[in-house]
Amino acid sequence: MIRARDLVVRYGETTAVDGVSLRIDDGAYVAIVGPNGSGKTTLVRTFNGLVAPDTGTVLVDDTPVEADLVAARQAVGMVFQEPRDSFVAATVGADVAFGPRNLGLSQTEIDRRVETALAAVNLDGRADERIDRLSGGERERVAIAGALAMEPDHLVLDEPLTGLDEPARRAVLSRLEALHADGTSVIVVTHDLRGVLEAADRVIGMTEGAIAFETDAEAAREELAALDVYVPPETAPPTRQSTPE
Ligand SMILES: Nc1ncnc2c1ncn2[C@@H]1O[C@H](COP(=O)(O)OP(=O)(O)OP(=O)(O)O)[C@@H](O)[C@H]1O
Repeated sequence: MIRARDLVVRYGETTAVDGVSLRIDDGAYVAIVGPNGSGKTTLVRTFNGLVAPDTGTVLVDDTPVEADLVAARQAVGMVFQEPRDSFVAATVGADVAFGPRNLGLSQTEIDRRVETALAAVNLDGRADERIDRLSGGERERVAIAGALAMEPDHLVLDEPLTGLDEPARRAVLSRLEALHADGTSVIVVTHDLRGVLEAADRVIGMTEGAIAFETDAEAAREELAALDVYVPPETAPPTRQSTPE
């Protein structure tokens, strides 16, 4: 469980997060939405200590993040806005292995984790491929696999759908739904709510660093319109069977 209490984060004169308290239960699927600059990225980066709050605390499984950064980073996996910038190796397998290797795990355990993580994003057997030859959607899925190889309880994705074409977007969403179904909690920061509203069990709307609303996805439609966030028409959620991979 992730719990934030009275979080404030400032960058100089700018207050990016202004008194946020929230709770994200294990196994949740939460969408965080809001206008540009409303503090979404800053907020989620406090969940594993990438950003330290000026005041307030974040607890991951009842331990303050700053008290055990290593534990927080293992429990809360983070997939960044531009995965292209976060790859550390040339090939898929080497990149996904990087995190587990840094944990000092045995080669057998690293291999197991890489294999499991690639399978979870439908990239089985692609470990030797070069990342720069992959499509945008495949690269996003490698980034997700990299986070999964740390076996996190929570997976935070910051704008995972930006720049993806329709089949790639549906493939990523489908993978997230499968992970959620397997018990990982999924926290998605996104402007693109197509397919997300249908899947999320909770939507948190932010404006000016604060939580403007927190509701289930159905009630979120009205709130989102008031926030001037584009609300897609209701569609059937992507399914594992019908989604192109
Ligand atoms: N490293 C930084 N240094 C200074 N100001 C920052 C920094 N990061 C964010 N900010 C400012 O903090 C505020 C919140 O930014 P943040 O990126 O958290 O919002 P966001 O809702 O994720 O925005 P976007 O949707 O554009 O990514 C903005 O005013 C932003 O300009």
